[in-house]
Amino acid sequence: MTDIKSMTIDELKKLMTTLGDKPFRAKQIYSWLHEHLVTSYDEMTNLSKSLREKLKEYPVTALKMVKVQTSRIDGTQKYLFRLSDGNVIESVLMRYKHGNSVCISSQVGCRMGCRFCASTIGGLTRCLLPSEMLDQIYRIQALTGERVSNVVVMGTGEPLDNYENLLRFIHILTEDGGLHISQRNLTVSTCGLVPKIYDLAKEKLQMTLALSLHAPNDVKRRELMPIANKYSMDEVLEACRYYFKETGRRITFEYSLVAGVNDSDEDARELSGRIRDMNCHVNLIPVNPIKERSFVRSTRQAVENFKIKLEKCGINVTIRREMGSDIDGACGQLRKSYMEKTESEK
Ligand SMILES: C[S@@+](CC[C@H](N)C(=O)[O-])C[C@H]1O[C@@H](n2cnc3c(N)ncnc32)[C@H](O)[C@@H]1O
Ligand code: SF4
Repeated sequence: MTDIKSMTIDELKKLMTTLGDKPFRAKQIYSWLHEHLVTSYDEMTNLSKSLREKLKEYPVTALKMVKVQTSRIDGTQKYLFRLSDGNVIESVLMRYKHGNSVCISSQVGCRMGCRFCASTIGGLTRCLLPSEMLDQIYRIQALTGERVSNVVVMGTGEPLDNYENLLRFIHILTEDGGLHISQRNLTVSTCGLVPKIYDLAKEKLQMTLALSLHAPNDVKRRELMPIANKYSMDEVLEACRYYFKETGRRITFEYSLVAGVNDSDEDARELSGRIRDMNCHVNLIPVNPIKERSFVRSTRQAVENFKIKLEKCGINVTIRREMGSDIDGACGQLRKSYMEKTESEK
């Protein structure tokens, strides 16, 4: 690992030894990068000039902001950032009464192919480094001057398809010496890569796992999410039960409602039957239509009905409050519309 912002303190200590400097410098560098959020060695004023010179061989990841859109309705901000290789990614800042929440991307694109998702239309370009995940939060905090207290890994990409980098990201984000965000204030959303859910459970982290379910049975799930051809719903739900057993953390099920596809009374009844024994919470999200697909969002009435049906079976349900509905709606759309525009200008 030569990416300095992705290094743990222990790795930085080893690097100091390699560079012929004192291991205690590691803590200073770590604090500059992850607490003070500086983007260059010149700002690390308590390091000697010669050490700063040596360190310049290890470039500091610093995303460049390309564009920001601000919602006039609720102050939500969508950021477009450029990575050092020219790729662009999207992150969102949501301002709630209880604090600021940032939704980050974990990959450039996604290879999972969910039918309603704008993030997957161009396929997967590459995984993000831990530093590139962290820097989305760091730059937003630095640009706004406002503290970020919650992080959700729900932007472009499948985080469990970038598993090692995700774990490193979580450790640096939540450990002492950096932003030190509580694991309880972190949510990671997955389309359901079963073996990785078992691996994650064994880490016994205190974060929330959100599972994108979106259907009450395998037939309907396969229509929406190709990953359902690989893992059955029974397998996914069993992995979620295991996650709860190992961590004590209640699972959140994400359920995007598509009119006439997965929003009927029968769908609600079938879903209830499968998850009523679980310690879980269901988040209902009316699907955000994207122009490449013909999916239509469920009516407000259908969403309410679905909620009531689940509640009657004793299931905890919320309807996700829509944030920033006046700015490029669905996840991945800002990035896509930006890329289409730059392509057409070439
Ligand atoms: C973009 S994904 C990223 C995290 C992970 N790959 C996953 O699928 O859970 C985050 C959530 O957004 C949902 N989503 C994607 N496109 C959507 C759309 N057009 N409308 C509503 N929800 C959508 C996904 O199903 C998932 O629950
Ligand atoms: S919903 Fe998640 S897993 Fe599915 S294509 Fe979009 S980003 Fe990938």
